Amino acid sequence: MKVVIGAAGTGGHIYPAVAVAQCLEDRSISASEICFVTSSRPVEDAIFSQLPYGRERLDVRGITASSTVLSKVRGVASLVSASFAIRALLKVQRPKVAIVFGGYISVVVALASYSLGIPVLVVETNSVMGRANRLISKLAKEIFLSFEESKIHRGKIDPNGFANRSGVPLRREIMAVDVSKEARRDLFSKAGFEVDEIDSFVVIFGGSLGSRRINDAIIATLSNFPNRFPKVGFFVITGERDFGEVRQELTEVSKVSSAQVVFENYSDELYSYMGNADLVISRAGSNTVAELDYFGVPAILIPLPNSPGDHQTKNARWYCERSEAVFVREGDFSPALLGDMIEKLISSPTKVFHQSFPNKPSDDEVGDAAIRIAKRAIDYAL
Ligand SMILES: CC(=O)N[C@H]1[C@@H](OP(=O)(O)OP(=O)(O)OC[C@H]2O[C@@H](n3ccc(=O)[nH]c3=O)[C@H](O)[C@@H]2O)O[C@H](CO)[C@@H](O)[C@@H]1O
Repeated sequence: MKVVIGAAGTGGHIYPAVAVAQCLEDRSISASEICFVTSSRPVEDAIFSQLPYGRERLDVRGITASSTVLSKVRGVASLVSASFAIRALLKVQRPKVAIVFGGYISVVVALASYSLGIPVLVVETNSVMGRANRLISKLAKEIFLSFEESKIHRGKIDPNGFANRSGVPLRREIMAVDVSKEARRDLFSKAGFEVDEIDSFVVIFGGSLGSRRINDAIIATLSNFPNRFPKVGFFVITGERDFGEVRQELTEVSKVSSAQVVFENYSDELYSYMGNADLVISRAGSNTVAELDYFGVPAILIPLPNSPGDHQTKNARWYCERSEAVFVREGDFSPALLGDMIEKLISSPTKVFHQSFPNKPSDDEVGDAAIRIAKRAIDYAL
């Protein structure tokens, strides 16, 4: 093992780490020399089933301010036991560098690495640094931030930070999405749409875990206004957790609505759908906004209320300031408002078609974030 990567829990932590791992692979580190340390959530299994890297699963429980005393004690005990397990592994494997992307697993990986003298690089993709990364940053050799707004830590920050638009590392497959008319047609047709009857595609998802509130909002909007969107295709990614509960409602909606409604629990190819959408409705996780920014897709963003430091609202503002996107607080939401917003954005005369988006960053600008981090990691690893 040459590089150990701590990234777990949600796609939001794992996908930017994958982007960096891909750049390591392009620069003389093989996939088998890269090991991810993760937890064991179903979304992680779904993501890693497609990836060539080594993976160690740790059983770590989260601790939140609202946890009971007993679950806090259990959480701390699981962190301590995971730290010993990962330290034992790293002692044998002796990676040359550790890269962590936030969350509890990152704390465990960073502490174990630091105690063995392995240099630790910290990557923060959100506009507000998370608690775990704030803690680890004290041990870090270098910290890579993604948004200028998060420049609150002094000293170890990558001096070339913010070289690109968001600085969130994006996977190479995102930059390879085909947005030609034919590709868009094939893509949505494969998803199950009768594409000849559709003028606009709306893609809806609630981050990598899904969002019940967003699922409910779209169900309510389409059932309250069944005839409003006759030429629109709605592609709803429900998230694994809520799929069982909402599939029945979505099936009913698809029968009564003049719109075409297709749904799935998770999509490995979501980035292709985002790139080819006329409108995206989603939460405002950092990767989601960076991907939207890359494609320049209009969006209705509904930030997760109470995200740490309210980072989702800040992520959403960042995107809204440079694009044709709006954000709505979850509490202000109603089916009528959502219906109006969808109608306005899909009928906008400047309805994007990607390349025509005036602020779209170049591939070099976007690719730069992952490359920058990988290059620094290689300086330590070789
Ligand atoms: C509830 C929660 O903890 N949210 C956090 C989590 O969000 P979350 O894990 O939802 O992360 P993001 O919104 O940043 O990214 C979601 C990623 O998953 C991909 N995707 C999603 C659904 C799907 O079916 N297929 C798929 O590939 C998207 O293309 C994107 O790459 O991490 C982000 C990055 O730290 C934070 O900003 C969020 O606040």
